[in-house]
Amino acid sequence: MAPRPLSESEIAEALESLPGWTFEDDRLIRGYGFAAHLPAVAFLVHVATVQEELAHHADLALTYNRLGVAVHTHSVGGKVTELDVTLARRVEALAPAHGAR
Ligand SMILES: C[C@H](O)[C@H](O)[C@H]1CNC2=NC(N)=NC(=O)C2=N1
Repeated sequence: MAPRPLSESEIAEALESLPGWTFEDDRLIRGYGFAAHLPAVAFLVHVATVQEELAHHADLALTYNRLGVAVHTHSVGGKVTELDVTLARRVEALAPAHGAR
């Protein structure tokens, strides 16, 4: 079934269990910090494998020891859907093992 854009209240409810994530500019967004560059790169690669598994891809912005993650769904005109919430949850679940903060 095609995804549908979530309502503002559905997004707010999803964010209650996604600490550190915000809703900005029609995207779910979070920035992660790492002790150094390579841990940030390793996290990026791990996120990329999950994105391939889900066939859903965030915009990833790597800057030395920081990774910015921003996700929305292109196929519904760039709105937030359940696919974005699922990806955010999967990314969030990976973060502790990578020493992300
Ligand atoms: C065919 C393929 O599944 C689609 O192009 C996927 C790929 N990754 C995607 N990622 C995101 N964020 N939004 C999409 O609509 C999307 N579409």
